[in-house]
Amino acid sequence: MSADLLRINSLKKSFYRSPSLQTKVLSDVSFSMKEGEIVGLIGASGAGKSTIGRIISGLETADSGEILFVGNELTKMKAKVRRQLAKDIQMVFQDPYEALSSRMKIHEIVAEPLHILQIEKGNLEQRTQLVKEALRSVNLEPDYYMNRYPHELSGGERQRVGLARAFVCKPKLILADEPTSMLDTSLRLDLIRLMKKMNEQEGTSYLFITHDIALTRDFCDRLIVLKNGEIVETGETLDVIMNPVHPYTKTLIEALFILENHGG
Ligand SMILES: Nc1ncnc2c1ncn2[C@@H]1O[C@H](COP(=O)(O)OP(=O)(O)OP(=O)(O)O)[C@@H](O)[C@H]1O
Repeated sequence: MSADLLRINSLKKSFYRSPSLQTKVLSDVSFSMKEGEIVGLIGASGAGKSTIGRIISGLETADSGEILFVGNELTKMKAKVRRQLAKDIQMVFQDPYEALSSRMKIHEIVAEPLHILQIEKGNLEQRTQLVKEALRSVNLEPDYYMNRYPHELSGGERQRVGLARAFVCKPKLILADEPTSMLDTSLRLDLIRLMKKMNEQEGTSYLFITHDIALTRDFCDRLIVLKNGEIVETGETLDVIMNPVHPYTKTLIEALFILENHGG
């Protein structure tokens, strides 16, 4: 791990619930990630976790603040340059049913980022190779899966397709927004193992957005705890879990241990 991969400075965001009612969702969020680092962004529902992921990925715009990706300020960047960098930031969503187009075959879904980002344009053979490689990296045998449709796959397989789609351009950073929340426990761990494997093999970093702290324990290098749009605590994962400082973090951790002690 070395230079900053991502640096967020004073991110602020409000939404209008109605023309006259504005709600502050992110107050003044700043944090950074190193190359190769896996950071867990945790906090209760509504804390603003997904909004941060959506702003970094460009799906949402911030009211103010800076997003520096390998030193480039994303929000002020010209569309063309931002598109080039977009290859290096991919997103995996919570719901693979919604995220994958039902009318596209698996190979078309996985190849989509290559089309959008014009990678290996005109080189169909190379694109097919990249798609096969991405499918293999998530343990899906290309010959068996390439010509199927999402509805022919299980939930776990579909989420692995979502991951292959994110891996296909070999991004530096994956924003993973609750990617495991619709899977059962053993499939959750499978997905985490696959993500960890890409981290070890390719140096892929993750901003792992979750309220499942148990999953962060073996996966994340560091945790950022968000409450009502503000970072209340940050530190190495085990430090935060074993010695939480902020009362809010203590409550989150206590809830985790209560669940574990009751077999949840
Ligand atoms: N497009 C939007 N318009 C209006 N309000 C929004 C919009 N997107 C998010 N919000 C509000 O912003 C707040 C934070 O939402 P966000 O999805 O970032 O939270 P979260 O921490 O990811 O929660 P969860 O864990 O439930 O996904 C919520 O109160 C939500 O209702």
